[in-house]
Amino acid sequence: MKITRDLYQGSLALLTDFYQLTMAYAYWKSGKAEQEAVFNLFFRKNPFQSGFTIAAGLDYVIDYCRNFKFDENDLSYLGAMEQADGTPTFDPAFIQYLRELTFSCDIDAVEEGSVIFPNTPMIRVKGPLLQCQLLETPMLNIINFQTLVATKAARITLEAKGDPVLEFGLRRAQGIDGALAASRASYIGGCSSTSNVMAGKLFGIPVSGTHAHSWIMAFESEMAAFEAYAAAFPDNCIFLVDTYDTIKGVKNAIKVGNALKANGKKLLGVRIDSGDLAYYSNMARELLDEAGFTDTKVVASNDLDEHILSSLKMQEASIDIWGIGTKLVTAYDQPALGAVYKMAALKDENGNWVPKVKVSQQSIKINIPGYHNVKRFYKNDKAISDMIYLEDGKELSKELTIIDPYDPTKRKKINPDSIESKDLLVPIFKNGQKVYSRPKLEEIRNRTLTNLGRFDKAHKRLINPHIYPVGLEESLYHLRTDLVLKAKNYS
Ligand SMILES: Nc1ncnc2c1ncn2[C@@H]1O[C@H](COP(=O)(O)OP(=O)(O)OP(=O)(O)O)[C@@H](O)[C@H]1O
Ligand SMILES: O=P(O)(O)OC[C@H]1O[C@H](OP(=O)(O)OP(=O)(O)O)[C@H](O)[C@@H]1O
Ligand SMILES: O=C(O)c1cccnc1
Repeated sequence: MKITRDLYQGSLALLTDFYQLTMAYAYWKSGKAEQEAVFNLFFRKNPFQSGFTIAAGLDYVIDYCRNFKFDENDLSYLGAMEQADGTPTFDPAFIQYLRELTFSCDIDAVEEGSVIFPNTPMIRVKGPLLQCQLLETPMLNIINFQTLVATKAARITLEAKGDPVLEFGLRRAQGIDGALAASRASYIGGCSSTSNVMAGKLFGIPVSGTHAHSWIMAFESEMAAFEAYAAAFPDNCIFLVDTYDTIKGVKNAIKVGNALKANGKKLLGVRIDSGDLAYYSNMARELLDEAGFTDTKVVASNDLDEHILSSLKMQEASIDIWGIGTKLVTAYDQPALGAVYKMAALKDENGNWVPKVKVSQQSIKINIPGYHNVKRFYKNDKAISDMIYLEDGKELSKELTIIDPYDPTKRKKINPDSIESKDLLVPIFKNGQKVYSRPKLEEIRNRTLTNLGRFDKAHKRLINPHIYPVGLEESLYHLRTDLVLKAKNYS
């Protein structure tokens, strides 16, 4: 698809924090550039006080890795960088090393549209330390935002209970790529369409829309505006009825609807964009039904989010279609997911993996060490628990104990042979070669819907969702505890 490439001509290798390059240089200088490492990308808390998160952005990461190359332009920029004393920041031999660098990592990742939870690896990167390091910033940039917006969209579409949700965010989104990525992630999260035509073209998302107040204001009267629109788009009439007076607007729409009917056409809908949406949607429904327009839909917009949508459903508002922009694409109530990328293991000179932990004053910030994967267990077709475990070639015990990483008294015993389970990380790159065949966006969107369907509704409610259990397999729990104690000089 090469979307990032199409948008930003040339290499994206410099789309990174400067410290990644200074570390890369210092790794190279100290002979550690090629030392094998494992890093994991994960987040620590579900966003929006949600009970779940929806993975998104992997497709962009694949593009990034496939195009991972410093081009001559990048290299001359880096080569010309100087330190305070006027000496070159980077040795020309290092610039040559970057010139010859080819991506050679193994990447395993959770597929887009998967339901995921805090602390579990979303992306696992294994490869030369220097390359693993350089991937940190761009991968976080991509995954943090798209995952956030896909989760917001999933929360909104769950509350819409099957009603179409039209994404209207372009004008309020964070810049050009923010808008495009948000449209893509919104579709993954369950939106039905986007108003962003370029997102439609690039990603194949259905494009839809109504018209603005300016259309009405451009005519002598609202009636004249509706009639002119009907003449231009007899098969796509959704009239915005609140420019002057919503009730009169609905009545005018009905009049033009009757003319459409007489020509064998249909009034598809009316849109209400202000005022009490419960009151006006119910009034509109009544008027439309009385006039025989029982199929005509009521579309609502105006600073909606999952909470207002849920409230409007509770108020029995007669809204069939929801237009949502600002609060969706800007992830309004939580503008960052906070996903991080941490080293989990490093190979020593004898070829043995050495697990690594980062110890912090805050226990939530202590990472999970070792080369690990995450397994999801299902009972009666519902997901019951996720287990992070060491993928060290050893067979898993028949009597697994899963331990909560922050409260070891919370445990679950599982016999993996007696219930359905699935590893969430799937191979994406092997030795730098892509081994994953990318699903179509439609397939990813369906995955979100089916994945969410396999979780109890207690995890999906807006208020105080039930916490889904995610724990460490016993031996990984002990490894982590021992490493933390050692790092704190207790053993
Ligand atoms: N019945 C309702 N219950 C809950 N929230 C509602 C209801 N109707 C509208 N809202 C929401 O209330 C917020 C503000 O609505 P308000 O009626 O003040 O907007 P408005 O008519 O556009 O007013 P203005 O733009 O002049 O401030 C919007 O986010 C809207 O979606
Ligand atoms: O409210 P959102 O969820 O962001 O949805 C998109 C908004 O964009 C349009 O408004 P417009 O830019 O015309 O401004 P106005 O309707 O607020 O005046 C539209 O009428 C929606 O209200
Ligand atoms: O098509 C619409 O109705 C639309 C598009 C963008 C923003 N607000 C509304």
